[in-house]
Amino acid sequence: MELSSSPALWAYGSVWLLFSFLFFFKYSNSDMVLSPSLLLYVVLLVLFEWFCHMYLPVLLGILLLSSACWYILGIASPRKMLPIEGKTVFVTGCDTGFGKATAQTLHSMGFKVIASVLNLESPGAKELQQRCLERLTLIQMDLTKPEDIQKAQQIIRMQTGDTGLWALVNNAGYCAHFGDAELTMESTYRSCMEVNFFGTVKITKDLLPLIRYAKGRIVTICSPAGDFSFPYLAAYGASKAALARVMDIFRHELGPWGVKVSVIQPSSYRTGAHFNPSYWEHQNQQLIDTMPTALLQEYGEEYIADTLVQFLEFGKTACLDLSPVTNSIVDAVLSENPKVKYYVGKSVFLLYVLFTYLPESLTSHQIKSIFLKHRSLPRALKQKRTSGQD
Ligand SMILES: NC(=O)C1=CN([C@@H]2O[C@H](COP(=O)(O)OP(=O)(O)OC[C@H]3O[C@@H](n4cnc5c(N)ncnc54)[C@H](O)[C@@H]3O)[C@@H](O)[C@H]2O)C=CC1
Ligand SMILES: C[C@]12CC(=O)[C@H]3[C@@H](CCC4=CC(=O)CC[C@@]43C)[C@@H]1CC[C@@H]2C(=O)CO
Repeated sequence: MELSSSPALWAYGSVWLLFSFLFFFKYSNSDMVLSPSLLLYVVLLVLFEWFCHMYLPVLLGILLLSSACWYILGIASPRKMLPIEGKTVFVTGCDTGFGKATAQTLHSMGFKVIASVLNLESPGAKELQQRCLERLTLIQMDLTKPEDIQKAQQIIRMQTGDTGLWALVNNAGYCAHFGDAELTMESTYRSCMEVNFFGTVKITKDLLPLIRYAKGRIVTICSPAGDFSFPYLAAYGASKAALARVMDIFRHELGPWGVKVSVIQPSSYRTGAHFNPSYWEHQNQQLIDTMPTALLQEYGEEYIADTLVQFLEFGKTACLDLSPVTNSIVDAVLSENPKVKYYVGKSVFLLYVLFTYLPESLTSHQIKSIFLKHRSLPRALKQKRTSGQD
């Protein structure tokens, strides 16, 4: 059979060529372990290719074979992990959410874990203390207080003087307000930057000598709100954008020291922050009590209340299972070749593809509809509409 006389042969051959290249690229990058299960997958892939080639239309066969190749390379191939013993990890913000789950997971894997909490008496801190006895140290640290950061650095230095700090997981963070940028108080912009940006950069810089000594890891939880203009999250998104930028620069600059830097970009998860109606209602009331009267007149309390109601509705769709995020953090801490960016959660990678390649006119509508399906209007706009001025 002439090769040129069979497009199917060229098509299947191209898929095999690409698969082989990617397979050996991952293996040569120590991004894959040649396990018996992986070799079994490859044998099954050969049989599957034969079936597709013999019994399926070319396009369908190529699509199915490419999907099988993607599955083997992207999901089935185990990543090469480093040994755990002797490694210490410092995780910030472990009272609740990703931080608490990550501290528990790393402890159960055998790491020595130093976990910071805002409040040593919080239920999460007490639970961690009870469940992780032998290799966990809890410290109280508020990222807005330099004295707390200094105290944390001293404790960590005492505990890791001979080995250095293997990994810093910058998890602590918060969103002070959900609402229009114009209605967001200046103090909110500052508090978000203080915690999510300045505090996180400071703890990172202060621990870098220990991390460079260990040729270790920096893992920082940012947010897609820092990469895309999510409405109603201006202060939070700006702080995460700044943080992600500095982490990317750290990654370039710390490479020669052997330090690897990863950023985790999770979608929406049901954590302490996300689904806490009383917290958000208090934030909203504080906003209404302090905003200029003229502004409150133009937007109206009903508009502000409606924003929160719909946000809390959105929060009910957040993912309950935090393991995709904790698994990504563990991979960034322990994989021989950690990823630069981990996009974690349903459709978050699709979000990045869409917002990177689609025109702004399409994506701006899409991003608005993520949060609020039936957006009400500020009072002044409603009045204009009803009186026909708009
Ligand atoms: N839950 C979600 O949907 C997403 C969360 N993230 C990020 O994940 C990280 C963890 O947040 P979650 O677990 O979701 O929320 P969470 O509210 O459950 O946990 C945040 C942690 O940060 C701590 N924290 C807050 N202010 C602090 C301060 N001034 N100093 C020290 N610690 C402080 C809190 O005590 C808490 O332990 C945050 O950086 C957040 O921005 C990013 C994307 C999505
Ligand atoms: C702000 C916060 C964390 C986030 O980043 C998410 C946000 C809910 C909407 C989102 C959907 C996504 O797909 C990306 C993440 C995010 C912007 C969350 C509401 C509360 C969370 C918080 O306060 C974190 O401290």
